[in-house]
Amino acid sequence: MQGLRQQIEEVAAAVRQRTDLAPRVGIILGSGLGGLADEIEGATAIPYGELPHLPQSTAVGHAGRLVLGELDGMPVVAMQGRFHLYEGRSASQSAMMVYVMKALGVRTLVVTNAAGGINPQYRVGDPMLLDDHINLMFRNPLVGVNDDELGPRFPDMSAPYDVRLGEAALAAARRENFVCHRGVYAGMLGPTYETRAEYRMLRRLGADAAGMSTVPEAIAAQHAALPCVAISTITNECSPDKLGETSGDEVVHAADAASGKVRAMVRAVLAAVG
Ligand SMILES: O=P(O)(O)O[C@H]1O[C@H](CO)[C@@H](O)[C@H]1O
Ligand SMILES: Nc1nc2[nH]cnc2c(=O)[nH]1
Repeated sequence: MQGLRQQIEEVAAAVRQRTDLAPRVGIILGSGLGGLADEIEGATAIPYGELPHLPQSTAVGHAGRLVLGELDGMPVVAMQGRFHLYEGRSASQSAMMVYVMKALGVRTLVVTNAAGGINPQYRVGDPMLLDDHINLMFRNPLVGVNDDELGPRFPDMSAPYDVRLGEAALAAARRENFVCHRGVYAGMLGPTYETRAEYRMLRRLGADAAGMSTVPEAIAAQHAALPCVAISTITNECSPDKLGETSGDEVVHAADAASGKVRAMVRAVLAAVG
């Protein structure tokens, strides 16, 4: 067995020692969105430090626990905190949990994040369903020897986000009467936010929002043939001509304040998974 697959199996085995639950949906909770895990019933929470091969989560607003239980009757596993490249993780490390979730039984992945709104129509607190992304991290979790058991050497990326499940998330926004955009996410290495010139460049490249996560996870999901839905919360407006200062605390606060909308969309995806 190759190194990565062995690590995946060892993490999954350690999780199975703590709970019998076989999750069907995996949820990655972004900055300020960890509260969704508190709604999981019959929860088993495992700090990442108690699992092999996992580093501590050091990012602001990321608790660093795996939470398994039921959400609206659906068995789920939620990552309350993720691993970002700017924390010093490799792209492969930042995506490994996607394969662990699949090994545990997950068949659908829901990814959430906090992002800066580059599209001038976007306002703080608006959710954005990812239609597509641009990988500007210049890192890819699949670099290295490919394990054909995990997925193909050259994964197709023509449609990384599941359209049917995305429609279900958008329908929740319509039902509950809040604005939800669909747009293109630019994945940046971070940890600096962008300069005015960089936000202007990103807009010209076709990005609607910018963040420092999600892309490695979505690539791994595509590699592993896991249907994936991703939802951003716009936490700061990035118009180059009237750019204000941004901080990590402000991002977490804005995502937390708007988290009810993302929770409604995630629940709609769970209902659509069936
Ligand atoms: O993408 P998530 O983890 O939600 O966090 C976003 O917020 C942090 C910056 O404030 C960065 O980590 C960025 O990626
Ligand atoms: N790169 C990036 N990440 C973010 N996360 C939250 N806001 C932002 C932003 O403006 N840029």
